[in-house]
Amino acid sequence: MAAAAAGSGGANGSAHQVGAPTNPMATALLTDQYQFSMAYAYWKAGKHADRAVSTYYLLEFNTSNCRFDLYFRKNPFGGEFTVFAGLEECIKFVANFKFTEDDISFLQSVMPMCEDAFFDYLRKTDCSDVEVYSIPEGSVVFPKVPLMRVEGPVAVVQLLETPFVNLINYASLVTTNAARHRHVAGKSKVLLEFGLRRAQGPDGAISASKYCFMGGFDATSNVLAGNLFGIPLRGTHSHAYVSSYMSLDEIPDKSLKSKDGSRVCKDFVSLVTEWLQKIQLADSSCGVFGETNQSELAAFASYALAFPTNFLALVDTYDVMRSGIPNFCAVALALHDLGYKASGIRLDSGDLAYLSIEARKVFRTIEKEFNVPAFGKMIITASNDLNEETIDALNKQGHEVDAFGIGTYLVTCYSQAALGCVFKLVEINSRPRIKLSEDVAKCHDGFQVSIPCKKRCFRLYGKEGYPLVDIMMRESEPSPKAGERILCRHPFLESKRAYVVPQHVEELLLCYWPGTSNKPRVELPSLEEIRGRCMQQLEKLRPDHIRRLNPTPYKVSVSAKLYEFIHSLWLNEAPVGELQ
Ligand SMILES: Nc1ncnc2c1ncn2[C@@H]1O[C@H](COP(=O)(O)OP(=O)(O)OP(=O)(O)O)[C@@H](O)[C@H]1O
Ligand SMILES: O=P(O)(O)OC[C@H]1O[C@H](OP(=O)(O)OP(=O)(O)O)[C@H](O)[C@@H]1O
Ligand SMILES: O=C(O)c1cccnc1
Ligand SMILES: [Mg+2]
Repeated sequence: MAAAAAGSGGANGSAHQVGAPTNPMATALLTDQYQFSMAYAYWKAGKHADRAVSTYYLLEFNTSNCRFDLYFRKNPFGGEFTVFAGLEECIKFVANFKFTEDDISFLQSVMPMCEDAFFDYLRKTDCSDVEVYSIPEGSVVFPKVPLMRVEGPVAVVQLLETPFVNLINYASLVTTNAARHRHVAGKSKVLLEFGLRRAQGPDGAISASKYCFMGGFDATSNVLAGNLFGIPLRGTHSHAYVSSYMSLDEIPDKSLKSKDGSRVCKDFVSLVTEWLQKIQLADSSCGVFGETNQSELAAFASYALAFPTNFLALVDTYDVMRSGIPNFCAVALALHDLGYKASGIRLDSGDLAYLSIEARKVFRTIEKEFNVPAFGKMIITASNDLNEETIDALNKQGHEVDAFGIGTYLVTCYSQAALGCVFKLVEINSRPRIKLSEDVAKCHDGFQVSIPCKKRCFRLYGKEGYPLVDIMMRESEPSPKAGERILCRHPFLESKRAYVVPQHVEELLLCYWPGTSNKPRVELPSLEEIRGRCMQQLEKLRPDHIRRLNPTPYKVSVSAKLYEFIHSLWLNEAPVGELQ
């Protein structure tokens, strides 16, 4: 498989080996058929970029060198920010882009009308003369600003459209979803991604685990993701485990060594039942705790024997307050007698605000009543169809949850199915290209219009350290400078413009794959570093851009020169209507 071989990036890239894409299905055939149709048509017309032939072709090569921008038009989830993700996988894809003989045979079978020489051309094709410029992965990004610019022979870059958009779309969508969950949960809460069983297939699940970590989750339950990316693994147990027990007699070995190893408790189960009685008779319980479910108690005691240093119990299988909580406390107190400290509970149904508050009250009461330091700080994990809205509702009601385990809504991006990234030709043979909508009248706010030509993009920061505006400029223009006033114009609405004196200027598009150019290449950072960037960028963003209700749109602008240029090209390309 092509993905198995580490690739190199032409002259400058060869010094830097890049590994294979995470998913071995990310190969040169993972594209839409029309990309091959276009590649053939370019090739037939001599526009495909074969450098090694006659002067005619060299001349033609210039005409076939193109630039595409990858961008999106609207922030997802009704928000005003997006987190960019998927770059590393794109670079790995480019590094390993090559057709195998099997690929060629298949293409020949489905494109029998194509000349053999085209397939010889494909055999020699790789991405060594492609250049990829990108915003760093984990950056906060906004509509219309290119996330990536891909340059190179038009036939090859065209083949990259579908896989690039595929690798960026879901990655950015789910990273943004994770970042939104982090924002609503707050910094102090632990966020666990539990989505593997509900995700769209293995790739959806692995991608979700990787990108939710990037977007601010602390850990995943997905073991393969832990192995592939080094993401911390966390987990509890299920209702099946609890209901698999029927009585305390089922525990064969009841002995447990104390934490310091100095003594052995021969019958841990009896110690647990003694504690349960003490809890039931305690003054503070006022007779609240009656009979608990003994099979649940057996499951908890057995789990504690297996994990005495890390005891955690799912307490909602039978009845949280009447059974799960007293049973958990009895096991936790027995462990405490032996020098261990229980971890906490998981709630997976019912009113999570109410139950977490009630559970916390019991833990605090036990701390006082039995003089067990920190028992009140037991970790309460909540799960069950959680999403941004439910976490927000819990916050408003008040709750005592320390950790949220989130699956379905997070990984399926339930409230928005796709980000809608696009890959548009902005220049060919140094000639800028623009794409208008079918109905040009609908273009008034520029929603459907692509911003033509090779651009440089900058983020301008204000006095308070917040980013104020992103600006796109023509390549020939001087870069904006800190302390120098610059006019920022809305790309399409004439009246919207502002002068900005930036305190700091950040160039957005950096070279990640230099092709045959001599440009220095930015190394791919680690997942931890990307996660750190994402957290830091979100912290730097003005809070009103991130808030859930009616967030303020971030300004995306163009220079005065680019504004004039877009509009002259627009007038050039848009047909003049005729009134009859
Ligand atoms: N205090 C709360 N405020 C708002 N939403 C809550 C609160 N507590 C729980 N929820 C949410 O309400 C929903 C409860 O759903 P539902 O009633 O179907 O579940 P359940 O009966 O408690 O559990 P099960 O999954 O076993 O059916 C879940 O989406 C949960 O996240
Ligand atoms: O609710 P999610 O956000 O998708 O989080 C993952 C869910 O998966 C598990 O149980 P599962 O739903 O498989 O079964 P259960 O709810 O019936 O226990 C877990 O108990 C959570 O409820
Ligand atoms: O470890 C857990 O508690 C877990 C893992 C996956 C799904 N639901 C829960
Ligand atoms: Mg469930």
